[in-house]
Amino acid sequence: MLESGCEGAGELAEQWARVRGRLRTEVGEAAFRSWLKPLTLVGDRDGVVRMAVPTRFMRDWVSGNYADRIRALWKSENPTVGGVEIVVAPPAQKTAASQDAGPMDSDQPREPAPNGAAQTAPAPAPSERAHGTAGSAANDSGLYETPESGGFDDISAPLDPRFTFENFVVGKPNELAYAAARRVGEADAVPFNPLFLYGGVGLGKTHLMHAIAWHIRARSPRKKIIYLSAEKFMYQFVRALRTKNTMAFKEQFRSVDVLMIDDVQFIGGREATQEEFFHTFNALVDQNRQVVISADKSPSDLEGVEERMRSRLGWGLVADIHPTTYELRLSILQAKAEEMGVAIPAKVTEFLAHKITSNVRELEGALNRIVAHATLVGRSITLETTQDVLHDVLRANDRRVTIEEIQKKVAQHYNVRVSDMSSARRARAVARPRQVAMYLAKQLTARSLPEIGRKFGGRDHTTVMHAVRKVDELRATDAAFAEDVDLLKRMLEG
Ligand SMILES: Nc1ncnc2c1ncn2[C@@H]1O[C@H](COP(=O)(O)OP(=O)(O)OP(=O)(O)O)[C@@H](O)[C@H]1O
Repeated sequence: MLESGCEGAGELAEQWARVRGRLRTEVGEAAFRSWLKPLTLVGDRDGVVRMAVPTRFMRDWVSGNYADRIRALWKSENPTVGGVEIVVAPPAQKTAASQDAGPMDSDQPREPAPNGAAQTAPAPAPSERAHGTAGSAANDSGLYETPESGGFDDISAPLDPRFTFENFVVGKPNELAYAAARRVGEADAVPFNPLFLYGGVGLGKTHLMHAIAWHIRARSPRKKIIYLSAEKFMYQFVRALRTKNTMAFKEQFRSVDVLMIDDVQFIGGREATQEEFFHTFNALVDQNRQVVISADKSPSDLEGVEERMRSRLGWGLVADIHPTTYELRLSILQAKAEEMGVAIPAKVTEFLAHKITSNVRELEGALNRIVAHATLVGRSITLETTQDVLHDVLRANDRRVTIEEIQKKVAQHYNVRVSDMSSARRARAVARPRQVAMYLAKQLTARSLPEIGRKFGGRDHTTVMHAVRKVDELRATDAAFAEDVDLLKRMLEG
């Protein structure tokens, strides 16, 4: 219930909704969201309208910068209003008063702090403030930040519910990054700061960051976590500069328990943002708050990033995610197929794991496509339909291995000279490895038969065709030979 003197509560709330609307138009969306959106109506008494904000810092700012305007707007709505008072209400109380939508978004007036003692409540310290119950309530809905945080909800990106530790398939290429991420998610004290995850596109950096956040959220729902891309960080900063709200910006970032910045390579070359990022980073690390960073390169290789920043980024634990191996790709496919509840023949998963070597995102995309296709046309998944549906992706992935690499690997394996791949020698000891290399060139690259022939000492395309047939025949009749060739193939595919 609103503490209401001269006005009915409903009427006051309606007036407040109009005041808010006009404030929003006057100050602009950015400033409104940062400063005025968190304001909630408590009530009025003796001609003074009382509104609450969640922190003392915010109260000072709003009182110093907007009080006159707020008073004037109130007066124009209701001439009996003689003044306004901005008070601090701790987040829990404010939640009761406002939940996530401000009165403007609602037809109903909201409950004030239960004991009506909002104005006497001390302003909590930044980290305490971060721990309000409103935070947990908001985060239960899957959104990442809290309505009481004065713009946090605007800053942190939502988390993908699929990106958990349980859904992350661990293999040699990512085991260090996974172990480090788990440690950060599970540890009570900050284990290393920052955790710097790096690796190529689509290899699971974002997945691991979200998994850390989910895990911390589950263990300590009151912790304030911000996850966002470096680009969004820059955008927020530039916006804060433009609207002269850098204080709010700093306050928001420096009061978190865990800060996660994805794709930090994009921060390179932008000095003012880098500077701000550096200060934010230092402030958090100094306060022993966990920082997690991801990038496509190691700290020392980040281009356009100042030396002091690069060195600081490498102070904690630097964990890289390597390109996937065949085994990891196969496990990921099997796990995803199971998750989707579809039966996929082993032949198909093996084929995909062999062929789609670029990254996990593409692998997932390929799987989704074949499953969608099979569902649509109502037929089961076979190797043929897979090849058909994915011909474009498969071709793009084929270009990874060069014929030269194949020749080198095969020569090494059979202990012959690389030059024998192009020589005219016909002895079985060199002719067979040459045929295997031709076969693999056909399998692993997008080169045509004549092109392959040319690379093998200018041989005719029929010779290559013969080699491919011969190797196929031998594979079918000689298990040891087949195993040999498969091993080579796997090694070449990385
Ligand atoms: N080991 C893994 N197990 C399960 N899924 C994975 C694994 N690695 C990556 N993925 C999946 O692959 C997709 C791409 O991963 P993610 O977005 O985390 O990549 P990234 O490294 O952040 O890429 P970018 O550099 O483009 O941001 C996601 O759907 C993710 O769930």
